[in-house]
Amino acid sequence: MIMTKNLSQIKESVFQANLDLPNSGLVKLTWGNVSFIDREEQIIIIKPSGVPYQSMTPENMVVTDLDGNVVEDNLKPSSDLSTHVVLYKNFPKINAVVHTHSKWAVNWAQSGRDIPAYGTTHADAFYGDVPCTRSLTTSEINGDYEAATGNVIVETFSKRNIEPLSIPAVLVNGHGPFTWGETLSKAVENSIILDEVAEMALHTEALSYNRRISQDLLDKHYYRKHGLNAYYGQKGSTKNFI
Ligand SMILES: O=C(CO)[C@@H](O)[C@@H](O)COP(=O)(O)O
Repeated sequence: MIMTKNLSQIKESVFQANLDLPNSGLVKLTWGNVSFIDREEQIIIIKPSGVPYQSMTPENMVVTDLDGNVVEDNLKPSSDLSTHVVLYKNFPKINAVVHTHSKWAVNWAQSGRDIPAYGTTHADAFYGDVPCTRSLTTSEINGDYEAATGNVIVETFSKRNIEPLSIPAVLVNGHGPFTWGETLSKAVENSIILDEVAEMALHTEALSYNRRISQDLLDKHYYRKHGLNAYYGQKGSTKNFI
């Protein structure tokens, strides 16, 4: 039995965060999932696989250990669980992960391109271009595919020396976006912003070339929102992260 006192509260929050995806227009059908990690209690709570948002309940949220083993007799966890697990293991400051197939971000992922930082809307949330990973190899696709998806994200951030909270979003080549955050609401918000800036960037390129924001303007806008005085969640205990 799981000991955490506020498990039902966490399940409710994960449920609500999942509902935010179709309600924000980011997810059609069942094309997405949100998870949360309770690092104190060493559990992950994630949307069940294939369950329609309309009929889903808070009790349906699936609880696993930190390796993704289901610890409550429940529905099957999201098929993307192993990707979430890899991200939690390698990005220790994040507490929530979101995956969608939101249309504008997928346009870039399918093109295999980073989303360039073209303006201050982008810079308010992402300190630089949103990276697109390399394609997975045949053996990665035919092996532990979901873990390989997580690994290629980690590889991308490591090779490019990106701190995961400075650009809390990625495009998986040929697939779609993942975002994350210190809190559930931040992770969902980052998915909403990502799709908006993906659409803006596409239209920017249709109108003109080479419009990347200056380093000065990137710094100004990013640090206005993420500097010492910016509110970025209260740290200390799990309840502050949900
Ligand atoms: O990536 C995909 C499909 O390409 C999945 O995220 C999507 O089908 C949702 O799967 P789950 O219902 O969470 O197992």
